[in-house]
Amino acid sequence: MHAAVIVFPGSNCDRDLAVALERAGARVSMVWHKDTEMPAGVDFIGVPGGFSFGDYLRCGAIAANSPICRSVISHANKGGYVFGVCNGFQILTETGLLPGALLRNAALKYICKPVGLKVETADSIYTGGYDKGQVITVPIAHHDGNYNVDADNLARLKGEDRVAFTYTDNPNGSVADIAGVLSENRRVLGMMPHPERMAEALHGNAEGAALFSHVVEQLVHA
Ligand SMILES: NC(=O)CC[C@H](N)C(=O)O
Repeated sequence: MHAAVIVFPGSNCDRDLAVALERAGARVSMVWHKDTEMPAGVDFIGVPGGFSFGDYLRCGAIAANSPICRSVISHANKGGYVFGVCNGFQILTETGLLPGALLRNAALKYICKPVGLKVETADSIYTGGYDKGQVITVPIAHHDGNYNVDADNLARLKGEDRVAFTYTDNPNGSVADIAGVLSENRRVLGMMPHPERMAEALHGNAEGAALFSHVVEQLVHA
């Protein structure tokens, strides 16, 4: 399984995401945002966390217009897998690949701490390594993690079982406690918490690792 991890100026979780994927068994290519094409044979794209372009304009808005994002969008539109973490989630909403927007945290402060995450669906390559209803602990680190979506899209997300994770104790004001959502075809996931930062014993727990190992397992056998 060959994964690409996109690097923007200001990305700071690109190496963490690459290491988590590699430890799960993926081959990883780092791809600079000014590139226009994915390396040949990429079956999975990771859009990492960080502060792309200094979070100017809106978090993710400038990155979403980087040359590489045309290729990310066409990969997704062809049915490819795309995974955005934190700033990556913000970028994916800015590209329109995922509905909604990430607003300033309700308390207007940057929050960096481990949070409880409930797995709302096990029906995706990302969440299939967990049980529906399972609670895992994964850190957040953001100032714009307050997920917002209009009532119609919220009803669709819920009706189509596309809420991947919710917070057990909502830290940022997100509507319906939402921490991560899936695209209509369930192949694009965006989530604010960082599973790549809870993926081995040295991190404190390894509860994020099952996400990466399930992705790799599923794509190797696809
Ligand atoms: N860790 C991150 O990716 C942070 C995302 C973004 N810079 C924010 O603070 O909201």
